[in-house]
Amino acid sequence: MIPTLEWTPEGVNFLDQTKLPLEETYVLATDYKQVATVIRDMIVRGAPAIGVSAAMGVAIGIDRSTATTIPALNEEVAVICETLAKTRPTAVNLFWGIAQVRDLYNELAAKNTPIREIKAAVVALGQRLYDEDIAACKRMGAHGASLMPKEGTVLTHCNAGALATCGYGSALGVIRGAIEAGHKIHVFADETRPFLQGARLTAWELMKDNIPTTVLCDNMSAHLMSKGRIQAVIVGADRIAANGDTANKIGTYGVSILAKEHGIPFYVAAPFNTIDLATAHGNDIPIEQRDAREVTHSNGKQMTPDGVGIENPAFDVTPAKYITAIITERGVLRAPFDESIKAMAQKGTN
Ligand SMILES: CSC[C@H]1O[C@H](OP(=O)(O)O)[C@H](O)[C@@H]1O
Repeated sequence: MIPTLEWTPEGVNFLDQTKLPLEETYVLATDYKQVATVIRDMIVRGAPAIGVSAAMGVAIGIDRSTATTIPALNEEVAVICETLAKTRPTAVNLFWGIAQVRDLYNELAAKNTPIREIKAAVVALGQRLYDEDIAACKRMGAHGASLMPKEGTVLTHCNAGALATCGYGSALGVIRGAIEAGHKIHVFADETRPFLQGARLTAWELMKDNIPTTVLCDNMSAHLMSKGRIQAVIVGADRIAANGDTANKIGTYGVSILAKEHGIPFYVAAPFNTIDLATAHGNDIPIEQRDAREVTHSNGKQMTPDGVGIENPAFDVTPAKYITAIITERGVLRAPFDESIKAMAQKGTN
């Protein structure tokens, strides 16, 4: 399995996704500040992966603390959580991951649990969340497989694969699940400028799995849809509002409109913790604005004139009306999404 990230006694080891596909190198984060830097710099990226990374960041911060009293540790935990929460604003999974560990810490600290026991418990939780993410992706794959064409081409945008999760993938997990169920699928991977998650990451991980893959420039899918070359679209998500509006990598919204126009099903695959019931509508989702240099430069080479204006929103929001279904580890959600999401939330995990 692709080692997106791994908890080790020395620290959290990350596959450096900024170096792929040409170099497979790793970054070992030995404290919470280094975990925050790894997330901010997109050495690790992808909503579920940064959720578990942030959880491990809180865990390593507590585990490495030299505080000898709960009040002192309380103060440190507040700083740790604040530091990690400032890294990236859109993926709700990041805040979910931080809260999972923070809430366990607060529960144990309130009972004056010995600090060494607290440390062991939060480290164990970080590792459990890692395992649960992989299991969730495999369940998503099982739930979504039948929605994929028996034989055909599926377009994806950005990378919602093993590299965006702790392994197996969300959107690519559904593609893997379909192939394991006997479907014959060819993947069209949008390059996904400016960070090129599709060209660099999706292509790399699918080729490692011998899944037939073709990289497209971001301006090609309309033409290919019009020629009947695409039978389905599947993408990941960074935050799904309570009404089903979905924030995902910039460009996803446009692809959803093209799919609607051509009568092609458009699926979102995401673990249920990507659904943010506290965010009512897509307009309320914060959109990360990233450094202009991601647009002006490629491989360190400037491509635009000095001083030209640059926009670099990292995400956009696909209105629920353009989404055919949302595939989660708990099952498949369909419109009306506000009702189906509420029902799935009330049903819980059993
Ligand atoms: C499995 S969802 C991954 C999701 O996150 C990506 O964003 P980024 O690469 O900036 O972290 C993209 O939106 C993917 O769909």
